[in-house]
Parts: sequence; structure tokens; C-alpha cells
Amino acid sequence: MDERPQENVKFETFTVTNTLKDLCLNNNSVSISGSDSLNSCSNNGSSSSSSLQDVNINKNSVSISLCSSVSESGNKISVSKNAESSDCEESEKSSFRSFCPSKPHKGNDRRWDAIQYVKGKDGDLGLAHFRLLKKLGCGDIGSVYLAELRGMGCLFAMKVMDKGMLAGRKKLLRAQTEREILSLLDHPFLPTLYSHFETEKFSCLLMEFCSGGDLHILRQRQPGKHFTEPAARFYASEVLLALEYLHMMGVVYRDLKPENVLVREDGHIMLSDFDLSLRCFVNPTLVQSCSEPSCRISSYCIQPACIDPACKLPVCVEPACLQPSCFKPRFLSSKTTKVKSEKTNLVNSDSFPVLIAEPTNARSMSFVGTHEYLAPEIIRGDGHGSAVDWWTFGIFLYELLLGRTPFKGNDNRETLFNVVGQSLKFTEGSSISFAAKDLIRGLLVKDPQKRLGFKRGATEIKQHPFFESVNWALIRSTHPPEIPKPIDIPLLNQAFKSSLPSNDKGATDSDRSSGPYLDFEFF
Ligand SMILES: Nc1ncnc2c1ncn2[C@@H]1O[C@H](COP(=O)(O)OP(=O)(O)OP(=O)(O)O)[C@@H](O)[C@H]1O
Repeated sequence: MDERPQENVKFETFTVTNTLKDLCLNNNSVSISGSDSLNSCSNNGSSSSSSLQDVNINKNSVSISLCSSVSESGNKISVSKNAESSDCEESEKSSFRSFCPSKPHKGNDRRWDAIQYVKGKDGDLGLAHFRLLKKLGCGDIGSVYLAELRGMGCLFAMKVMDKGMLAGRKKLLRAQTEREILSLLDHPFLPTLYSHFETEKFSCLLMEFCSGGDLHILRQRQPGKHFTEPAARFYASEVLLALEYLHMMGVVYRDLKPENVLVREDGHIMLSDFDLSLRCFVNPTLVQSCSEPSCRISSYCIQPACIDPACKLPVCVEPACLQPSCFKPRFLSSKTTKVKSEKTNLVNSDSFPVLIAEPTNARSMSFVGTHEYLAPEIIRGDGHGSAVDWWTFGIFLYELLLGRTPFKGNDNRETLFNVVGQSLKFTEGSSISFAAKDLIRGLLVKDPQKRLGFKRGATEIKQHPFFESVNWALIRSTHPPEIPKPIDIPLLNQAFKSSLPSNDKGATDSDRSSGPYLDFEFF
């Protein structure tokens, strides 16, 4: 199996956060509720110019020297190594119906009900409520286990993080960011955070379990180690919808790669791993878009529209044009006047309302991602926004279709130089369609402002001929290219028992999991 080096790089300078709790769009109204918080922001638009001067990378460390006029300082550098399920037993207990206002799409999910039932019965959740069946994998900030909620027959993926380790390795903020982002999400192709609980030693996230492995593993199993075009289109279109939703929620994902795209038991995907994501300020702005005279009123802002807390913009809504065809919700910052006016022009040139939800003005100077997937603007240290996700989407599609990434060098340093300086090439004789190549070329444009998706976000990409056959509204009903084998819980239980050390074989489940100091490494 071809292994990608498991390092992610992270060079963090600042984080702008936003808590957009709920964005609700329907035919007649746009309503946004939530609270914005600016946790720490030392750069919101200050000019910066950097060039890659020297990059030294070895197995365990990354050091980057930037010839830079970026004024932010105090930078931290850290290098990281790197189903929808029917598994719940139908039981009387699950007739307990939970109300989940923050995740309206989970209303009929039995796992919610099971969790609520146990919480209602026992108070808070704890490790003793679960039987850990298997270690699914291990990331930079924790290990993920397949966990069964005792007596309910529901499977979950439980991410367990050692709080001492997080504090010692200064990863508390990463863990907190991931948790905050997970708790915002309610989308079919993104993970559901069912619960979070703490023990004295561990912080545990309870998420949906994906039984189909990840797309990296699945790709290796394909003939020629690449997907057919219809299969690649299927996975890419679901990922695109997930990215679109994330951008709407003010999250720039920044870590797209096949390893982070998990396959649910129904064959649809789930994007995972948010600890490198950037939360940024989203500024929903209603912009007129129709040419009817009644709509010729300037932009509407429905929330103060500035990253800078000192900026006091009026809250204004002009009711005369609150018709569905008359506005487009946009997320724009007052800091990027040029971008804003370009976008407004673009919006006005369209005849149909289009949802565009791009925090393209968000700027981070962090050096994060996986080398082969890093966008040129991240490597150059130019500052980056949501367009990095469209770059990584291009690399992702290339890898699904061709079985390798386009700029891979002999080592990480060469890879980074290739990303910045080498032009895109397709393997001689590769049989991918013109539409696929054209889409990849549009996405892998080195200048983020000229990249497909920069101006109108996912909408622009969805309209590309490569996706012509995709019915976006019914994508969840599309038959996936592959459906994983169902999980055999009794077999897992048996494997779990035989994996116990011999002197533990007589121990009951409750013996093993009741204490707060459960040793997670015994698997
Ligand atoms: N919901 C899930 N269902 C099934 N397997 C999962 C799930 N979440 C994570 N995994 C598995 O657990 C492994 C560890 O995941 P985790 O998100 O902690 O770290 P990672 O993806 O390796 O990256 P990082 O180091 O950046 O956190 C993954 O490789 C994945 O295979």
C-alpha cells in the first residue's frame, strides 16, 4: 500500500473564531442566529508579503524560514505526525424520543434517542456506559475506538484524548477547536457529535461510526489503484457539498485528503478530522441580485459586518426587497472592499438567486495541512482563506482519478517547491475525460483569486460540466459505488474478548470500563 507520510504541518499565527449557531434558509426568509466571538485576532487584513526562502523538513520536524514582512509574532510551531447506521437495536428504550434543536436533521436518529435515554436514566455519560470493541485508529491528539453503548446495541466512534498529553503538548486549543466545530455540524456528509464527556484523565467525543474505512484504503483496492470516473464523481460531489456547508458555517476545512473521507455503512461519505480547520468570521450579507426596479436597492446587511470589534456597522434590513429572487446571502467582510465590489458586480450580473457562502476574506497565516495537499498560498505564506479548500479539492479529485497526487516530489521539500513552481501535468495516456481535466485545471490555479470557486464558491464548481450528470438535490438517494459489508457485532465482541490479556479474560465488562483510569492501550 502506498503510504503518505503521516505528518501534518501546522504553523499557527492567529485564529479568528465565530460561532454561527444556526443558519436557516428557506424560500421566503434567511434567518441567522448565533453569537460571534473574536477569541484572538492579531491580523485582520494587514498586508503581508512573504516568500519561501528555505524549507527544511525531516521526519520529525519542519522548520520554515520565511522572508517575510508579516507583522504577527509570537508564532507557535507544531508538527503533527501524523452512517447513517441501522446498528441500534429496536427496543422499548429507543422509543424515548429526543428533542435536538441544534441538529434538526437528527430527529429520527435512534442513536440520539439511545444517548438521551441513558442520560435521562443515569445523568451524565461516562466510560462505564460503553464497551470498547476495537481501536479504529490513532491521530495526533487522540485514539479512536469503536464503542458500543451498553444494553442499547448502538455503535459509535469514540475519540479519546488524554488531557495531560494535550496540555503537555500544547494541543488543548486544537482539541477545543475540533470539538466546537463538531458541535456545530448537522449535515449528512459530516460527523454528528452525539456527546462529549470528560473523566479525570480523558476527554471523550462520541461520534458516528463509519464502517467502510477511508477513501485512501478504498482507492488502493481499485483496479489500477484509482477510481473510475463515475465513482470519483460520486465521492467528489458529496465532498463538495460537505465543504460548501462548512464554508457556510464559517469553517475552512484545510485538511482534505482521501484519508479523511470516511465511508459510512450505506456507502455515502463522511468528512472527518477538524483539528486543523480554521474557524473564521462569516458575515451574512443580503445583496440584491435581480434586475427588477423594485429590487434596485443597495446591499442589505443583517448583522454587523466586520471582523474588527471596533467597527460598528449598522444593522439594516430594507423590507422592500425581501423576496427570494431579490437577494443572495453572502459572507463578506468590510475589510475586502475590492473583493466585495467585484462580487457584487458578479452577483448583479446573474439572473437567478444563488447561494454563495464563502468567507474568502478570512485570512490565516497558519502553515497547516499535508504536504502534497498544501495550497501554494499557504506555502508562500501569503495568507489564505476558503480558496485553499478548492485547491485541495483539485488535488483530491486528481488523486481519486489518477491514483497519485500531481506535485509529489522525492521528499517533502521537493513537493513544496513543486506545488509552488511546477505546472500541472496529467500522466501521458491517462484516460480521464476532458471535463475532468478542465475542472482539475480550474481548481489547481496557483493564484487563489483566479481559482475556480473563489468568486462564487461551491456553486461555481457544481456548475462545471464534470458534474453535469449530478442531481445535487437527490444525491443522498444516489446508489454509492460500493457498500461496505455489514458490521458483525457478535464477532467483534468475540474478537474483543480474545484480545484481552489472558489474566483479564475472566473480568467482566463492567470491571474493565468502570474506572476513570481505563487503560486504553490494552488493545
Ligand atoms: N467516525 C469514525 N468512524 C470510523 N473510523 C474513524 C472515525 N473517526 C476516526 N476514525 C479512524 O480513526 C483514525 C484516527 O482519527 P483521528 O481523526 O483522530 O486522526 P487522524 O485522522 O489520523 O488525524 P489527526 O492526526 O490530524 O487528528 C482515523 O485514521 C480513522 O481511520
